[in-house]
Amino acid sequence: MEPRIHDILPNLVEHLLDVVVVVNAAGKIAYANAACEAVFGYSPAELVGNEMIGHVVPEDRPRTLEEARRVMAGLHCVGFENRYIHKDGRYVHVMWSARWLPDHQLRIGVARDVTRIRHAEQIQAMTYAISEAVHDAGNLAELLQKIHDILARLMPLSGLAAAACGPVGGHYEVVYQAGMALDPAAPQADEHCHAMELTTLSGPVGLLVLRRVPGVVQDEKERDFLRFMTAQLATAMERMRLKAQTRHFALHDDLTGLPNRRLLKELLAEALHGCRRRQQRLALVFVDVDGFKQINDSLGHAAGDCFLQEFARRLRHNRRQTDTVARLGGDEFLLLLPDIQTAEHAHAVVTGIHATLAAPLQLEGRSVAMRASTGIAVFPEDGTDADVLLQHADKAMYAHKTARRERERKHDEQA
Ligand SMILES: Nc1nc2c(ncn2[C@@H]2O[C@H](COP(=O)(O)OP(=O)(O)OP(=O)(O)O)[C@@H](O)[C@H]2O)c(=O)[nH]1
Repeated sequence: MEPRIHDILPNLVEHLLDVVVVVNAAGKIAYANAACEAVFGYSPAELVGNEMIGHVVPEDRPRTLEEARRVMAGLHCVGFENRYIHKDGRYVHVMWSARWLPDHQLRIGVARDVTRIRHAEQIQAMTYAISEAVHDAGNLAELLQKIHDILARLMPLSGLAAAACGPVGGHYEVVYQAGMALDPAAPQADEHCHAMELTTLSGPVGLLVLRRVPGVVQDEKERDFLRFMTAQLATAMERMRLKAQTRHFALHDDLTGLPNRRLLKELLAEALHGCRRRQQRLALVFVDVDGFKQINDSLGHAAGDCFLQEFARRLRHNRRQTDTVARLGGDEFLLLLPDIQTAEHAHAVVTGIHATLAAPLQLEGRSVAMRASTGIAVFPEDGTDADVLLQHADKAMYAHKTARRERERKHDEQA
């Protein structure tokens, strides 16, 4: 006798690859087919009696409850997607077809595991997002912040930290940390921390450590994605480092390491802008070495270089963090003193400079005096734009130098 189709239906349900669950009006699982174990990791016996919502990823719960209400109101749900926490901790994406059976007061749902598809789509989207972030980011901290946001969308993260190789190889400087502290010298002891070395063809450029929410495991696709992401990040870091290095060389003086004329002009323009807005004063002090040519001529160019380096060091001595000491070229230097209260303050700084220079320098076995002529310009009294202020300070310095020469000439005549 031919079996009646109704008799074999239970067998059919148990052989489906798709999940079939029946949930009662209170939201408790009344029935689960065998496929549940393959998809969620829990056997039907483990599921029956549980609240269905308890297995849903917490962020997806509100909209899942909303959808359940709609189904119970009589709407046939097709294509609703949400995520469940698998018994092994990973997230499972499923797509539902669900219906309310009013006569039985039961909700019947059939779900398909779409994790692989969604994961592949997500990873592809993340890959594009990473490439874009690497292309657009202005600086390393900004790039790492973007990477953090992108990664957090892919995997539950509880922290991310990154370090870059310092300018002198061998040590790391922490550039970014959120949710976790990073000690690049110590191995990451925490089992949930995943430390990845960032390397380019020229060697290691940094270290990235991410901390996952405990219990969530990683699959091969994610590992591939992380490998791609770290390679991109390493290249971006190397590119940013080279760019910063090039900018540094272009804006600093080789001999003394001080900002050069170009950087000074940038900083002065910025400082003037701030002073105008806040109605504050600012001073420029032009400093020119006295008799430097004589030092060069008598002791040689190399000794002259040493003199300039020591001169620069003394100018920097005791300066505030906000002050700038720049070398304009040759034996000419300039101090930018933002936020001075009065012109007298600038005069006090100049007195301090002369005192710092007073001690002679031992050079090539000789005691060499360090002397300089100085000229001050104060914003806004002596000028309101950069060029006028620079000219004013230069002229004041020249007047100082001429007066000194005149005094020395008179002194020589009297002797
Ligand atoms: N060693 C060395 N000398 C330099 C450097 N740049 C410029 N000079 C020399 O610095 C000297 C500056 O000459 P002057 O401007 O006449 O300086 P000075 O002898 O101090 O003259 P006054 O300012 O009138 O006292 C020149 O001999 C330049 O060749 C440098 O980087 N290293």
